[in-house]
Amino acid sequence: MPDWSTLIRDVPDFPRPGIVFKDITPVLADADAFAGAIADLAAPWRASPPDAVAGIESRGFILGAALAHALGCGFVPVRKPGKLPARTLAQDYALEYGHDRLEVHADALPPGARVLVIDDVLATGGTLRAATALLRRQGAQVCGADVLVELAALDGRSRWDDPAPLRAVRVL
Ligand SMILES: O=P(O)(O)OC[C@H]1O[C@H](OP(=O)(O)OP(=O)(O)O)[C@H](O)[C@@H]1O
Ligand SMILES: Nc1ncnc2[nH]cnc12
Repeated sequence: MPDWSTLIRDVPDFPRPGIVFKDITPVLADADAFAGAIADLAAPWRASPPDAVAGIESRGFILGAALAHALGCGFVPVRKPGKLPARTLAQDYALEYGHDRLEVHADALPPGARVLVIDDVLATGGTLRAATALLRRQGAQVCGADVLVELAALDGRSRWDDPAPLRAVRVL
């Protein structure tokens, strides 16, 4: 099977002029590529799976839910504002093209639960750092922060000051 990451495509000027957007939808649309990407995300966690995978809206939902299923653990959605129905905790953050806020249910996980945070892309790192901080405030123990793709040019790794280990399956 060809490397799934060759299917990631560049979309210039999205969502703003000057941004080259890394689009993973062709990976998701190809059964073998999608399975390969999930297998690569799952491999280091098979021996000692987390209690839950937390996926960041929106592409982190797709990868995170598939990963949770592969690892036999639960899934927790980390959502954009105003989407979760019960009581939430919130964390503001900056990203490559603006500002946003993430929310999680206050009772999403029991205290000390081991949670693995998942997203598709690490760019500046603001989104992933906000998610790990939020889950820690919620009471979980963040055992890792994994992404499918790290955009080296945006240098999110050099700003990674979170105690959780950061892992990227591919660096582009
Ligand atoms: O490392 P950062 O600079 O924080 O950027 C990475 C984030 O940006 C993208 O999401 P986006 O905010 O575009 O939201 P979406 O998934 O809802 O489209 C991507 O899916 C990551 O979540
Ligand atoms: N260039 C990019 N491509 C995909 N997702 C992103 N999130 C932030 N910057 C991004």
